[in-house]
Amino acid sequence: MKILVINPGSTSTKLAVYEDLEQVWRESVFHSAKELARFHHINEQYEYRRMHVLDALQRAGIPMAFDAIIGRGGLLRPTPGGVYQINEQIKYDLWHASVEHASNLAAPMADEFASQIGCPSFIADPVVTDELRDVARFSGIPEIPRQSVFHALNSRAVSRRYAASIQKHYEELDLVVAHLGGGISVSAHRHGKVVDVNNALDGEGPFSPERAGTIPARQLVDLCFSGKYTQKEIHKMLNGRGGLLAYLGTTDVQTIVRWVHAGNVRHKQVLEAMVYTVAKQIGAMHVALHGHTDAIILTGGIAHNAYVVSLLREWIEGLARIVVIPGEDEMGALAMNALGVLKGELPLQKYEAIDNG
Ligand SMILES: Nc1ncnc2c1ncn2[C@@H]1O[C@H](COP(=O)(O)OP(=O)(O)O)[C@@H](O)[C@H]1O
Ligand SMILES: CCCC(=O)OP(=O)(O)O
Repeated sequence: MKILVINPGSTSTKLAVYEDLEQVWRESVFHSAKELARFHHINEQYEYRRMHVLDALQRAGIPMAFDAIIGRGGLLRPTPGGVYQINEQIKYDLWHASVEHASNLAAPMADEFASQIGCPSFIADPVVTDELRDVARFSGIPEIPRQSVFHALNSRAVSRRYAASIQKHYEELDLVVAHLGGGISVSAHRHGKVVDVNNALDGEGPFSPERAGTIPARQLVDLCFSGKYTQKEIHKMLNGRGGLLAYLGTTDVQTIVRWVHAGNVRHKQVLEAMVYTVAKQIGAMHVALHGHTDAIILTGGIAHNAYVVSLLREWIEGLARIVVIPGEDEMGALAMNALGVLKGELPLQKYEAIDNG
């Protein structure tokens, strides 16, 4: 079976072709901040990214002929994990999503290509995968229920990989997964369900290379009403221009670590502060598993960095076994999900909103 995988991220569009589970082609098209600056809304990037996908396939000499096309699921309404056939409701909800993220473009694009060639199109484990315990939904303000928005695909993929490495099923284990990328999410996996997680796009939990974490709420409200900033500017402070970028002017942890090793005190202070917020969130998720965690998995691009991992270990050593699975395997996880459905080994979920109010 031949499968095309489309994964638009904030700074890149990742593409891959699989023959069954073997990756036969992969390309990551980088989009610089300068290039993207001309777009005022994520939907305006649709045509631009679509052309990049077609161009990359053409340059590689890959014909548009697939058994299925699967994209990363974006900011739909809250929904359980699994594989979904893309339908009109999914496309409508992504196109009208109140939160902008490049992953919102994957399903409309996958479906457009699929309908041209007459194959099915899917998404799997969208970022809004919602399996929160009811007790985790309360924020303290009834109008503001907590929401599950995180790196569902990779967090689950590395969990399954770890489980397989110890000859267990994912559903048998209790795991804390810290995905450390441009955004950071720390999720609590209780026997295969993500029962709690910080909302990685919405100013909750650790701060990250480009996002603010939990903010002192009163000060944020005062800032909103100060007249100094527009609503869009405040949103950007939380997501896009927050975190390391706001403090140090870069999202690149590798560069920051080089500055630290060169003796820069400010870079060291801010990096340690970010790590501290991640460690606290890991502690919180350990409690969400009743203090019984089989393993803490560190994943995402930043987990490549031995120095950052060592800083984190200093806080969390002793809580549970620490397993480092750097990078991400979102493309492989998407291909595996599409293949599972094509072979009838995985069920197709029905897209319905969960009423979590
Ligand atoms: N090999 C590496 N070593 C250290 N840090 C890395 C490495 N690769 C990526 N990073 C850092 O990881 C962050 C991006 O993580 P990544 O998971 O690639 O991001 P995204 O969330 O955009 O997919 C950046 O701060 C980058 O500097
Ligand atoms: C939490 C939604 C997914 C997300 O943040 O992805 P990136 O870190 O890749 O932007």
